[in-house]
Amino acid sequence: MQGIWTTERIRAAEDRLLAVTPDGELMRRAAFGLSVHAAEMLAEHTGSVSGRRVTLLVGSGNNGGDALWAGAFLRRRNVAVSAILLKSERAHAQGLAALKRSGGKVVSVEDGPQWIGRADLVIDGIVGISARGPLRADAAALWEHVSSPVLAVDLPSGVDPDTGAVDGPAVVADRTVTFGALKPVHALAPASCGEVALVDIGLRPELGDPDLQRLDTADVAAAWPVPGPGDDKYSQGVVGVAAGSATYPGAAVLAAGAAVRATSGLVRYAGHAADVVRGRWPETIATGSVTDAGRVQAWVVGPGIGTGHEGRDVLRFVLGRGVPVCADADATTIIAHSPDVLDARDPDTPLVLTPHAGEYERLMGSPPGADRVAAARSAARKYDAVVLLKGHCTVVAAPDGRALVNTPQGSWLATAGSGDVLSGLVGALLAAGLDPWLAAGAAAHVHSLAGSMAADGAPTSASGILDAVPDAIRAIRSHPL
Ligand SMILES: NC(=O)C1=CN([C@@H]2O[C@H](COP(=O)(O)OP(=O)(O)OC[C@H]3O[C@@H](n4cnc5c(N)ncnc54)[C@H](O)[C@@H]3O)[C@@H](O)[C@H]2O)[C@H](O)CC1
Ligand SMILES: [K+]
Repeated sequence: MQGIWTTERIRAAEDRLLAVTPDGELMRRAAFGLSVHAAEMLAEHTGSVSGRRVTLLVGSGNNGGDALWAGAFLRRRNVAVSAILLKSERAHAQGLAALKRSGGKVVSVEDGPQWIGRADLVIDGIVGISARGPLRADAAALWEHVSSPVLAVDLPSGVDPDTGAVDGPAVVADRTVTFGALKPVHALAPASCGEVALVDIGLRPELGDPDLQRLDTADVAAAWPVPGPGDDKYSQGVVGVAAGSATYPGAAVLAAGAAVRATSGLVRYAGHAADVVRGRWPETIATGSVTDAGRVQAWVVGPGIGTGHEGRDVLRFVLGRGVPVCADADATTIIAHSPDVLDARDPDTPLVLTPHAGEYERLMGSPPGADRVAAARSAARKYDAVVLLKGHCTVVAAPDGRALVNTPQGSWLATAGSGDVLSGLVGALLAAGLDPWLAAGAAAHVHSLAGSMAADGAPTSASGILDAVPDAIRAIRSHPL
């Protein structure tokens, strides 16, 4: 797993490291790594490095210092470097001196637009982990002239470093080079960061346990259940799917299908769409009601069951079975409106809730807000459940405080029925015995990869995502560990 630390933790660790490192050494390490990426981008986008033009947008703190020192290093490769100082009187003195010594130019903010216009690469050294809010007016005015590739120093300026929220003018980078450790913005704002590269400046020993995690492919590959010689259809875990209705069988077909495709375990379907599900997935054991569905190791409940009495009875029954439950869609709404259904749940049995923002608001009485990690953690505590908060980036929080972020590949999942597929994947992994927090994270990871594979650059559908699940699992399992 990739550790992610908040800016407060990063700053504390940097202070500890600065205390035992020669003055300026950390910054030069960061800046040298930054200059290597800048040269790589110049070569990538223009075919050469020497003679190319780089413009630095320089803020008043150490983020600007990184950019100035990187400019000095680029000068050694005969790159023409010009620096626009947003607050010339507060620019990082040593960095500015280093740039001038190397032959770099300092240009006025007024002349900035023309130096930006002719740049082969713009380096965003406006603000880093001290950022508060969107770009200020002077920086925003310059940003409007940028049309070249952009390299962000530490993080794209104007994006909240700890939540990834963008609520005003902000840099959109092709690549972000960060130092020491990932910050939440790098997982929560992929569209703003572009490709994220991490430069080691020796910070890791000072950091301690991360505040957040991001599953990497190796984690998902290791977690995903695969049958062994001693397995049979039961040993992989039997998952029950209580979804859909005679009027709306689609959710049942999608959720049951996802469970069928996720693992080799047996899938039992229970509900009024039994004939349709059986017809589409003959390998399932489909019955008309949860009460005669037989034994399972986990339940998926909610998609298309309706929020009336019958839906409530189905949910109450499932919650009372003493096995992990993934409650999605209508089940989330029922829990929000009739929390007494949770009385049926044995407190020790894991519950996974998978709300989108609207369902979250029903559960919690207010929308998730800018800090979606804090929001997911708050719901996890309130319901003593793993909460998978859907969004462009999915956040999964556990009642014990663990939280992970799944950085999606595109926005292809925003299509009807996509959530039904996700809930089937979660249920299958719960039935296989995975830790519920890991099961939700791994399911979100595969769901997101299946979405981008199914889309392959064009809009897709829940059925397309479902069909791509096996290829997504193959891709993850074939990834070099
Ligand atoms: N500590 C080190 O030696 C290392 C630091 N690194 C780099 O340092 C920055 C953090 O630098 P800091 O001096 O704390 O502040 P910033 O440069 O992030 O901010 C400067 C300044 O910007 C103003 N500001 C705040 N919000 C905005 C905004 N939205 N728009 C414009 N300007 C804004 C405010 O006045 C701030 O004080 C860190 O990110 C690294 O790049 C290296 O990591 C290596 C070692
Ligand atoms: K920046």
